[in-house]
Order: sequence, then structure tokens, then C-alpha cells
Amino acid sequence: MGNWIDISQVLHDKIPVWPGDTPFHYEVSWGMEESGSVNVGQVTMSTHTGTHIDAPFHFENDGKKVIELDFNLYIGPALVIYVEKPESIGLKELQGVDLKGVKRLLIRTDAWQDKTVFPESIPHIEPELAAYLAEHGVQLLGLDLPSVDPLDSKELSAHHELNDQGIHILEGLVLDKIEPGEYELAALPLPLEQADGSPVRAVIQKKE
Ligand SMILES: Nc1ccccc1C(=O)C[C@H](N)C(=O)O
Ligand SMILES: [Zn+2]
Ligand SMILES: [Zn+2]
Repeated sequence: MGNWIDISQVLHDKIPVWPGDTPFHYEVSWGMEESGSVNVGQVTMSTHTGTHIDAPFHFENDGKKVIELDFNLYIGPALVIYVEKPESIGLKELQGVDLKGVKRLLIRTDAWQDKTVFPESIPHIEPELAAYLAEHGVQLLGLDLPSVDPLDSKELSAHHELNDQGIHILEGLVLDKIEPGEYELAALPLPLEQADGSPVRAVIQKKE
């Protein structure tokens, strides 16, 4: 116990955000001097900044919001695999990966290396992969990328297909130092009642 590894992006005012989205900002809005006793902070951010989960409401008006998601999904055994800088991630890229008993799959691609800038393009999840993952029992898919679809996609086919197959999405992980293998994962969303997504503190611990 105790050897948990942080796989989250640090949230600070310079963290890159989706082009056009709300910049991240923290400030002490009620300082010691003014309040007489404490510093009280205020955070302004997009729900899709840094390491975060998507709720289905992000891409479907009648989709589940964050509070409706079963938080058990975000805690438990996870398999980390390494697919180095692929064009896209489909069946071919997952060939040879034994998904037996894998409920949570984290894919390290190293395709977003400089996390001080938003990437210009990213490998996307091929929508056909969703059914294959679901067949093997995968219910959570995590990536070291800001989206599962191409950045310019309006259809968001991978988001929809994953959701249709009952697979939830975790984006923006930091996996560049993580060896493939079996881990415990904890990446709990905040109890946001109305939200389409939530930042998470994602951590993993190597299985003995
Ligand atoms: N923040 C945004 C602002 C505008 C348009 C899209 C986004 C996204 O984050 C979508 C992305 N496909 C996502 O997976 O979360
Ligand atoms: Zn997102
Ligand atoms: Zn997404």
C-alpha cells in the first residue's frame, strides 16, 4: 500500500485547453486580509480540461450526467497497454492484447508528448473497436489523449459508439512513464449534478 502513482495533469493557469474553451483559472477570491481568517479560492475551468471523464451528456442531450454514473467503475483493476504513436487505434493495434477479465483499459500512446500545448492532431479510436472491447467486458477506456475522436470531428463517432456499447471514457491521462501491465486505478469524478464531464485525480498502483 502507499505506492500510488499520479497519472493526472497538474491544473494550473497555463494548462492547455480545447481550442476556444474556457481557460483554467484559480484565484484566492477571499483572502486572509479580507476574511480575517482564511484564504478561499475560486476555480474557473472547462469540465474537459486536463485529466477528466466524459459523461454521456457531453455528446448526447439525453445522456447521463456525471452524478448518474456508477462511481465503482472508476476504482478497481485496470490493464495498461502501450500502443506507440499509432495513426489510429483499432483492432489491428490491439491484436495480441489479452483482454480477458479486463474491465478498465488504459492505452498509453505517447502521441501527446508536450502537454504544455494542445496537440494539433491525435490518433483516434476507430469506432469499430467499441464492440470488440465491449465483447471482452471492457467498460472503461482511458487514454493519454484529449479525445477519443479526431480533434476536428463533429460526428464524434467513437464517443457515441463507445457509449452505445456501455464503455465510459477517461481522457487526458499522463502515462509516459508507465510500464504496461496490471494496476489498480482510482479516478473518481466529482459529484457534479448537472455536468457533462468532470476533472479527476487519476492514480494507479502496480499489482503485486
Ligand atoms: N472541450 C470542448 C470544447 C468544444 C468542443 C469539444 C470539446 C471537447 O472537449 C470534446 C472532446 N471530444 C472531448 O472528448 O472531450
Ligand atoms: Zn472530454
Ligand atoms: Zn471525449
